[in-house]
Amino acid sequence: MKIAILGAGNMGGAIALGLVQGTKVKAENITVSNPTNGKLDVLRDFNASIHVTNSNREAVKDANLIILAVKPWLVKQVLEEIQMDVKKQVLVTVVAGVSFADYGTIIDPSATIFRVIPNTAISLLESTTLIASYNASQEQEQLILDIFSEMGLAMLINESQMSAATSLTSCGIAYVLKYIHAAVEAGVEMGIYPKDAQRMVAQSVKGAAELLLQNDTHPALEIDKVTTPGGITIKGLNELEHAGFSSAIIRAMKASR
Ligand SMILES: NC(=O)C1=CN([C@@H]2O[C@H](COP(=O)(O)OP(=O)(O)OC[C@H]3O[C@@H](n4cnc5c(N)ncnc54)[C@H](OP(=O)(O)O)[C@@H]3O)[C@@H](O)[C@H]2O)C=CC1
Ligand SMILES: O=C(O)[C@@H]1CCC=N1
Repeated sequence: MKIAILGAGNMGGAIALGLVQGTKVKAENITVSNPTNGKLDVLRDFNASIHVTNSNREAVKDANLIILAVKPWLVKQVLEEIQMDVKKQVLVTVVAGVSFADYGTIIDPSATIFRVIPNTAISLLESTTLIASYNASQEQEQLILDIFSEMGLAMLINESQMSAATSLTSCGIAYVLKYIHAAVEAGVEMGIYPKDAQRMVAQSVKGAAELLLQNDTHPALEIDKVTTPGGITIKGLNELEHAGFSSAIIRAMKASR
C-alpha cells in the first residue's frame, strides 16, 4: 500500500511521523508533499526513507491512499490539481467542516472517501481520531481504523455526528489545555514555580482522564470521592459554578460545531 500525504503541517506531518512508527505502512511507501521545504526536512531527518516533494501531482502518482491535510480553503484547488483516479485511489481527508456532499461537487461522487479528524496529540500517538466513511467497503473501513488505531484511540462514527464529535475531541483538547493554563496561573499566583505547577496540573488532568478511561466510571462519582462535606473542594467547585463553568464548557462545545 502506498500513501500520499498532501500538506506537512500539524496534521499531515504528525500523521507521517505516526505512520512510520506503526506497522501498517513502510516508510518508503509514504510520499509527503508540501510547497515549502522546512517541514519536509524534519520528516526526512526523522526517517530518511520517507519520500518528500513539492509537487502534489508527483506525490499522488502511484498512491492507493491520498491523505489530504491542507487548510479548508485549499481543498478545491488541490483536488482539482491532482485529478485523482477514483477507481484506484481512496481519499482520506482530515479537513474539518467539509462534508462528503461537498467533496461530491469537486470529485466524482462515486469516490471512496474517509473523513478523519485527529487531534494534536496524534504527534505522540495519543490522538482521539474520528472516522466517517463514504462508499467504503468493510475491509476499507477496517484498514483505516487499523492505521489510525496505531496513533491513539480511533472511532468509526456516522458523518451526522462528525461536527459535534470534532468539537468534543479535536477542539476539546484546546479547552483542556486552556484549563491547564489557567490552573497553572493560579498556582503561580499562590507561589508555585510555573514548571512545577504545570507538571502538577498536567498529571492531575491525566489522572482524572485515566480514572474514567480505566474504570469506566462517571465524572460525578469521581468528584464525589474528592469532595469532603464542609471541606475545601466543595468551596472551589461552587465557585466554578457561580462563575458559570459548566455552562461555559457546554457553550464552547456547541460554538465549535
Ligand atoms: N490542527 C488541528 O488540530 C486539526 C486540523 N484539522 C484539519 O487539518 C487540516 C490541516 O490543518 P493543520 O495541519 O493544522 O494546518 P497547517 O497549516 O499546520 O498545515 C497545512 C500544510 O499545508 C501546506 N500547504 C499549503 N498549500 C498547500 C498546497 N497547495 N498543497 C499541499 N500542501 C499545502 C502548508 O505548507 P506551508 O505552511 O509550508 O505553506 C502546511 O504545511 C485543516 O483542514 C484542518 O481543518 C483537523 C483536525 C485537527
Ligand atoms: O480549529 C479548527 O478549525 C481545526 C479543526 C479542528 C481543530 N482545529
